Amino acid sequence: MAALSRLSKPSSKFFANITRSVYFYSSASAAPEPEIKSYFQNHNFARKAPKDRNVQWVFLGCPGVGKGTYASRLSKFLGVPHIATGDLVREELASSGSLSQQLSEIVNQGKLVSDEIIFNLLSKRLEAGQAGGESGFILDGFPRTVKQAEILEEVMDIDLVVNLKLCEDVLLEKCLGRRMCSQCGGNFNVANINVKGGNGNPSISMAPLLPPAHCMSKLITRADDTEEVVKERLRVYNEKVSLHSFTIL
Ligand SMILES: Nc1ncnc2c1ncn2[C@@H]1O[C@H](COP(=O)(O)OP(=O)(O)O)[C@@H](O)[C@H]1O
Repeated sequence: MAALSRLSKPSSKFFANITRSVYFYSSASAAPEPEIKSYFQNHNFARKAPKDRNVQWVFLGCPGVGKGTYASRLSKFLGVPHIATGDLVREELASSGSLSQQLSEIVNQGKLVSDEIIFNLLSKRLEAGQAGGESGFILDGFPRTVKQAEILEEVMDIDLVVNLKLCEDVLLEKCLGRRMCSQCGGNFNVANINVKGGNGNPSISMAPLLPPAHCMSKLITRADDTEEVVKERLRVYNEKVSLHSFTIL
């Protein structure tokens, strides 16, 4: 709980410039914190003044809310890498590495991967980016646990956190409508959302995000975007998120 109260202070570095509601929840990871922190020891860009680097933003939200879509568009606009921990997990899954089997069981059950594995994958990605001259980032889907938020706060300055929200039946429909081009990696959505408003809720209309003709025959669906697994991911998210919430500004 110490972590929760520290995170809620407006003076907290991590949340200094938050302009939307942010929710965090506790982690089930058993990894020792100093060991996890050591993954980031070599990142000297982490504490550069904002004028000497590009933006360092974080996008959060339930599965299917669109954080990947918005983060990817903004990252092109701002010239920063879009780093989604879900993509890092899927890259590892697709490899023949020793982690692959372990990850596939966790992800295909709709559970969260351990903090230790996530920090390991993320630090490798940041290191590679640093070596390639990257500056700044938009992190997507990270942090998702208090421990992840605490360590991120300690090692980096985050300029903005955006938490996107959408009602649950639309989230489910959007997850089930997600498609990816197996050749170019483009993300699309075939769901046509039209929810009537009422009882104080607004109407929601979202046109499908259709792929170009040359991608049509190469579309695939993520293995964890089945109705059963999406419902479990939403359940896990809601159960853990509800532990703590606050708004600054
Ligand atoms: N920060 C994280 N912490 C723990 N697990 C993660 C994290 N990011 C991604 N994952 C794992 O990767 C899966 C896919 O993540 P993601 O692509 O962000 O999907 P979504 O937001 O649609 O659930 C998650 O269900 C989870 O198992």
